[in-house]
Amino acid sequence: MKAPKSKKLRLQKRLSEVDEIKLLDSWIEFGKPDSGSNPLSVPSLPTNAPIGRIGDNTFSQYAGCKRFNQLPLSQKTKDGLKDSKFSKMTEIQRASLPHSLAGRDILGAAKTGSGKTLAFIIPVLEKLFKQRWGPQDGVGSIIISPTRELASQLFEVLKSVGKHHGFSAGLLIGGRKDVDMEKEHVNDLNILVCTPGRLLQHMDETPNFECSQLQVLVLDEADRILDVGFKKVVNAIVSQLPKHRQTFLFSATQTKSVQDLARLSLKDPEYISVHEESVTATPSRLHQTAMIVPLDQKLDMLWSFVKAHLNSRILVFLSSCKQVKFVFEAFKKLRPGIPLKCLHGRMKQEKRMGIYSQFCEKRSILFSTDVASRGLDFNKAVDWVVQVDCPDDVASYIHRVGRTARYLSAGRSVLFLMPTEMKMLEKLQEKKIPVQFIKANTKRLQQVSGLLAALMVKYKDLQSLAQRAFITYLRSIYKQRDKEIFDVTKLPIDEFSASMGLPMTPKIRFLNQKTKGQKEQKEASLPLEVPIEENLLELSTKSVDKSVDDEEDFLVKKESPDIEIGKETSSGNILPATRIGKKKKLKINIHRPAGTRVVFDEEGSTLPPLATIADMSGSGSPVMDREKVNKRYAELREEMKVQDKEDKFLDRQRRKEKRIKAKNKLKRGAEEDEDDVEGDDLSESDRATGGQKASKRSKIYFDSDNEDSEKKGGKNNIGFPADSISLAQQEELALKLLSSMNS
Ligand SMILES: Nc1ncnc2c1ncn2[C@@H]1O[C@H](COP(=O)(O)OP(=O)(O)OP(=O)(O)O)[C@@H](O)[C@H]1O
Repeated sequence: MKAPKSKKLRLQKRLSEVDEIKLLDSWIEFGKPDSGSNPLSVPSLPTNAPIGRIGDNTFSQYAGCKRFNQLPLSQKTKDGLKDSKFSKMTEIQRASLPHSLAGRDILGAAKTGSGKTLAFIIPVLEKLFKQRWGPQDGVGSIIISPTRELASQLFEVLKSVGKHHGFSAGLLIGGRKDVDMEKEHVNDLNILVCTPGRLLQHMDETPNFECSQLQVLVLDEADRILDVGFKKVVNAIVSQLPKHRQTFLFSATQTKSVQDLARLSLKDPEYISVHEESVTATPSRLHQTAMIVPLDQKLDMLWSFVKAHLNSRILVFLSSCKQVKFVFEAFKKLRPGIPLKCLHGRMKQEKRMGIYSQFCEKRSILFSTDVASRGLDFNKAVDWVVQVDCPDDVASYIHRVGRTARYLSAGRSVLFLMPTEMKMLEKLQEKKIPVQFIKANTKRLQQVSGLLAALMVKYKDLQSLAQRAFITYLRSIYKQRDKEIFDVTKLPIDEFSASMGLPMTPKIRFLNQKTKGQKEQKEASLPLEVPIEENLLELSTKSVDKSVDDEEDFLVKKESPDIEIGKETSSGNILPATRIGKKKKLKINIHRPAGTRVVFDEEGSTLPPLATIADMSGSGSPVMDREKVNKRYAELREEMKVQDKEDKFLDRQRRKEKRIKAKNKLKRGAEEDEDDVEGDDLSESDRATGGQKASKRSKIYFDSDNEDSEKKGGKNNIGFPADSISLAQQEELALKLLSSMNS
C-alpha cells in the first residue's frame, strides 16, 4: 500500500484512476443483478469472452462469472488477487460480489472455509478505491472480528490482496502494549481491522477519534458479534457510526434476527446463503464422527487418541481456560511424543500469536478453548478436530469442526459425548450435519488417571490446576443454557475427580453436593435414563468405515468384546462404558476427617486413612492390626475430649453475651415504659395489663438469669434461689416491681 513516488507519475495515476473508476461505475451499473436474485443461477461467461467494455455503453456480464478477472474490479485489486494466487471464485464470492460491488448491504452465509473473507475484503477495497479515499479522509472502513487471532488473520489477507492500493490500514486488537502509539495514528488510518473492545476503547479514549465518514462496516462472524456477549459494546460502537453506509455481515451460522438487523440499520440487505440447499451444513470433505465417552474416561480417551495420531496436526477443544491449562500441563509431563501447545484467552497476546503461527507450521497438538473455534485458517492443514467437551450448541460445533477441511482440503473430526449429552447428536442431525456414531477400540485405551495422581504428588501446581479445572468444568456445565443436553446433577463427580488424578473430590460450592451414596444411586440408573433413538443405533452399526487407515484403528471398534463403550444391550439401550481396568478400591471406608494427611500408595493413588494401618501383607482382603486400631481410637478419643472442652467454653461465652444483651435491653425497656406511663391515670384493666407486662418482663429477666444462677450456686440477681421461687412468689415479686415503677 505505497503511494507512487514522483509528482508527475502521481498526476498520471490520478487521471487514469479517474477514468478507471468511471468505467467501473458504468460497468457495475450496466450489469448489476436484480435485488434478491441469485447470481449463481445466471449462466457463466465463456472463458474467452471479452471482458469490460464491449461496445458503446455495453459491458460484459459479470453476474454469474466464475473468475475474479471477469468482475468489474480495479486493476490494483485484480493484481493483489493474482499475486495472492486467487483466480477462481468460490460460491459465496460468486454469489455476493455482484451485489456488494453494486453497493448493497449483504447478509452472507456459507460453510466454514468457503472463502467468506475475500467476499468482504474485495468490496471494501473497491468501495474506497471508487471513492478515491486518501490518508486525509480518515476511517473509511471498519472490519470487526470477535477474536484477536481472527482479526490478525483478516488483516494479513487485507494486506496481501490490497497491497497495490494506497490505503493505510491498522490492526487494533486488545492485549497489545502499544495502545498509546495506536492512539496517535488511528485517525490517519483508512481501514481498521479490530476486535469490538479495542475499537470502543479508541472511540472512548482517543482524542478526536473520527469515523463519521465511514463508508463500509463489516462484521465477520456476525452472529457471534451480535450475540449477548458483545451486545453492549457493539451497541455503543454502532451508535457512534453514521447510518448512511454499506454494511456486510458474514458467518457460517448467520443471524436472521430482525432485531439484530435493525440494530445495524441494514437497508434491504441481500440475504445470500449459498449452501442453504446443500445436503449438509458442513464442508463435504469433512468426515465427522462422534462417540460416547463417559466423563471419567475423557482423559484416557484423549491420551489414547493422541498416542494413536503422533503424526497429525490436531486441534483439541476444551470448555475453559483452566481445562486447557491442566490438560496441556499434565500431558506435557507425560511426554506423548508430539509437540503440545495451548491457546486460551488468558494468555498474553504475543504468546497467543506465536502459538497460532507455530501450530500452522508444524505437526503438533493444540489444546484450545473456543477462542480458536471461529474463522481461523491454520494453513488449511488441521488433520483432526477433537471436541473433548461438548460444544455449547450446534453453531459452536459447526465452527469448531470448520477449522479443518477448509477450501478444497479434507479433514476429520471426532466429538466426545457423555451419555447424558446424546441429545446433541440428534440436534446435529436435525441441522443437516452428518455425524457418524462410532465406537472406540477400548483395547487400545490407555489409562492416565494413575499416572496423573502420581504426577500430582510430585508437582503440587498440577494438583491445584486440576482442582480449578475440575470446578470450572462443572460450573460451565451448570451454567449451560441448554438443559436438555447439559445436566450437572447427572455427572459422576467423584469419578471425574479421580480420573484427573485428584486425591479427593474438591468442594463445589455452587452445587448442593450430594453424598457419595446418593450419587452412586443416581448414576446406577443413569444409562437407562439416557434417551437413545433408534436411528442412533442404526448409525452405530453403520459406523465402521472400511476406508479408515490403521491410525484410526483406535476409533473404530472392529471386534465386539463384552459391554463396552456404546455397546447395545439386549434391551436396546447403549450403556456407557464403565471405567476400564479401574483399580479396585480398598474396602475400608472410614471418612477421613478434614485436614488429615493424604497418603499415596506406590502408584500415586490415594489411600483411605485407615488403609495405612491395615495389614496388607497377606493376599485377599486387608486385615486390621488390633493394637494399631485401638491406639488410633485412643488418639481419636483424646482429640474429641479436647474439642469438647473448647466447644463448651465457646458455648458459655456465647450464653453470657446473650444474657448481658438481654439485661441491657430490659433496662432500656423499663426506662422507656417509665416515660410512657408517667402521669397516666391507669384504670383497673390497664393496671392489669401493665401488671402482665411487668410480670412478662420480669419473666424474661428471670429466665435469662437462670443460667447465671446455675453458675452462681443457684442464686439469681435479686437474692432468691432461682429454683426455690414459686409461681405465687414470682407474681408477688412482679407486682412489687410494677408498683415500685409506678410510684
Ligand atoms: N477464491 C479462492 N481461491 C482459492 N482459495 C481461496 C479462495 N477464497 C478463499 N480461499 C482460501 O480458502 C480458505 C478459507 O477461506 P476463509 O478463511 O475466507 O473461509 P471462511 O468462509 O471465512 O471460513 P470461516 O467460516 O471458518 O471463517 C483460506 O485459506 C483462503 O485463502
